[in-house]
Amino acid sequence: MFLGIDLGTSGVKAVLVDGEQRVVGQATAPLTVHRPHPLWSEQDPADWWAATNAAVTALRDAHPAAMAGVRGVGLSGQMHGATLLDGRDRVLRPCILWNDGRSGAECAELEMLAPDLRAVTGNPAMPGFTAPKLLWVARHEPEIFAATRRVLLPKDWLRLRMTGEAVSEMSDSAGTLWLDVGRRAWSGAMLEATGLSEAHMPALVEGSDPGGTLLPEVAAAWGIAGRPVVAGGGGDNAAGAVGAGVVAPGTAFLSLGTSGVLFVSDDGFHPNPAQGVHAFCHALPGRWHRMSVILSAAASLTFAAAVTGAGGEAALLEEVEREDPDIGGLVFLPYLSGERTPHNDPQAKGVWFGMTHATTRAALGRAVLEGVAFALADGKEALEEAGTRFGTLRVIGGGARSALWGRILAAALDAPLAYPAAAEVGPAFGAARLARLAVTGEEPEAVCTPLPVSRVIEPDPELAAAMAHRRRLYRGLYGALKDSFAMAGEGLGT
Ligand SMILES: Nc1ncnc2c1ncn2[C@@H]1O[C@H](COP(=O)(O)OP(=O)(O)O)[C@@H](O)[C@H]1O
Ligand SMILES: O=C(CO)[C@@H](O)[C@H](O)COP(=O)(O)O
Repeated sequence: MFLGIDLGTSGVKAVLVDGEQRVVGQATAPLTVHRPHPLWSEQDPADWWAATNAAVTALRDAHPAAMAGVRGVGLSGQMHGATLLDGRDRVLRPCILWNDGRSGAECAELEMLAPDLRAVTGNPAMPGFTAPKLLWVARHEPEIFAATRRVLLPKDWLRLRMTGEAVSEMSDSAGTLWLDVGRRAWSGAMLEATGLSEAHMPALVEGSDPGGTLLPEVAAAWGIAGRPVVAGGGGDNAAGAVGAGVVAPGTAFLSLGTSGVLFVSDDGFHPNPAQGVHAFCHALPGRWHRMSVILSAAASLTFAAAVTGAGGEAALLEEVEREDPDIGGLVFLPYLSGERTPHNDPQAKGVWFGMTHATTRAALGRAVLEGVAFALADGKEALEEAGTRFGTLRVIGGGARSALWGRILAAALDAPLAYPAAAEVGPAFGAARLARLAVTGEEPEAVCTPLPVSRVIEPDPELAAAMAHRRRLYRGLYGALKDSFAMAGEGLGT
């Protein structure tokens, strides 16, 4: 039996997987994001630990015998977050998350301080990544920077709580801008550019290697009989890929979580940082991947459901489907947390454009579904311009629950969407697979097979034609509003 834990942005998911790769049980516990200032996005690591315990003990209570037999634990998590610890491993400030946009100025500075940044890390400096956050802390909270002895990614902080070991793995570490991504080792030059050294970094393992052993008191609290191995695991996208069986070169998935990701596996390190395409290590040895990332995918749906008083995401989706509104020239820009691919602009803002007296809540909701699809289509173009090709996309994440959204996405992306049977447990399931590999030493290809597909949505050319006018409007709006976005930021003192 293997336990996978995914520290998502909206909640912690825990899943128990048996030796036949069947999901025996799953549980989730919610998390909230704190935004105390414009552009800021933070969570308290203590809340991660409470949510992890809530999800795992719920699984323990529902499946005590299976839990007792857990042989390996795998970790997956939201990427890029900066968790700062002092010399006694105490948390110094709330974690600065992947969708925090405060470090725009520090990104420009970092590109100057480290001219080889793009060649070494395979990526441009973006505010979501970890290194510019540390420069921001050095400039704005110097006493916290001076006290910092260790920097951990979110899931690696959970590992420290679970094993007492400071360990990370390649896929998540690739998103720090401190890793030499081609060599799969820390870059002394990149660390130095942010005033850090390798002493601040955890030890590195591959995602499918052992990365520690569960502490006896944690195993006891979780109802686990032995002391299972904790695998390296992966950033949530790489772990999601392992879960969905996206490991062979050219295979791809679409993740509809808080963020939205198009992820394509690669057998080599092929960086092309133009237009915000990310090139990172995969969670399996000797593999890499490219991805485009938008910062507010299902987060835009959550936002729209809340501000329109729809009564939740499912209720809004049902209303859009029932009313099937003709939305004319109504367009939504999903830049609620700024944007990465292709604009790399933390100052970009969310916009509903083209409202009239005829605009209804269902129309606003429909525009959100389309706007997120258009943003992902921009990401697909950026990937294609970087030379990345893919066919069918497997779909994972909370947004995979909506077939209506799937039809819109397939049309906008002009790609078939295949829904794995266990789409919603993607990264947690992948983490459980990595735990299995760490325990058994099996070949990754034997374990990381594609899950059975429950349905395929083909692109509908009529729907694409019906959206073509709004897609053109969408493409023009960012350029037209770019300067105004920056001015709006100045007005907010950011
Ligand atoms: N019925 C639904 N249909 C589509 N999306 C949904 C539905 N219910 C919730 N969601 C979306 O699922 C998202 C959470 O997905 P998840 O993959 O768990 O995200 P994360 O890993 O970022 O925590 C929420 O942002 C929410 O908008
Ligand atoms: O920043 C990225 C990838 O670069 C995000 O994909 C985060 O890893 C958060 O993922 P979700 O919570 O949306 O799954």
